[in-house]
Amino acid sequence: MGRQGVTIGVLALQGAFAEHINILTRLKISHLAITPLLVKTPDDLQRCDALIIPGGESTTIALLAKLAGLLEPLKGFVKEKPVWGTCAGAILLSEDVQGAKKGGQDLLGGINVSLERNGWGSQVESFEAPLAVHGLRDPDTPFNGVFIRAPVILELKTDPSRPPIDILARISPPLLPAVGSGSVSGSENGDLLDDDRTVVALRQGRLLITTFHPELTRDDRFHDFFVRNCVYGG
Ligand SMILES: NC(=O)CC[C@H](N)C(=O)O
Repeated sequence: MGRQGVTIGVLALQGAFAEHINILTRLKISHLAITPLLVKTPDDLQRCDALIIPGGESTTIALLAKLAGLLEPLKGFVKEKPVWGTCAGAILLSEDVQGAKKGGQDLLGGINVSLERNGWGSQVESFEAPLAVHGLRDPDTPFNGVFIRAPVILELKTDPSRPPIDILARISPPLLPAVGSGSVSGSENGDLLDDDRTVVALRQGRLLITTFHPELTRDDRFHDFFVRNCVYGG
């Protein structure tokens, strides 16, 4: 990575990788040349300064990564370089997943959260919500969050050996689903402003997760945020 140029890979095994490439291709950050790269092999990954893991199906992405010999290189990459996971990508970057399929699922880890897959419900319960996002360009304009079988962040965990977690966006409490059995239902959510389950975007050092899909909008502000803050450190 030079001061003038950066190669940003998009893991291209399954899911919405083309949409991320499209936004990266038209992203303009003054004096910075951004080279987007589709990542399908360990050699591709080696050429990257940073990586985006798209939405899709986390179990399928992990399985294909294993078959491509990418699982271990990806785990190493996450420990050293900037990585952003959207939706399924966020699941892969988390340390713990509830509702994983029997026998568990392979994760890359890196972000100290526990989350629940499909915590907002099924495909037909997909929704969009305007989000106030801390740190984006043009902060008074809400970001349209597109949630498709999205995970719910259940708990942020503190780990003194890791960078602190910076919460970038929360969803309005009335939208919170009832997560798991016996948990709080939508109508009781009025007091949950500080509930970890309202968090839908966060940064931990060089790592970023969004439980929704910025790549499915025409808004490039999250890609801009990732490059400026996680890749170039602010
Ligand atoms: N839109 C998405 O990326 C959905 C994620 C999917 N529910 C998973 O578990 O991987």
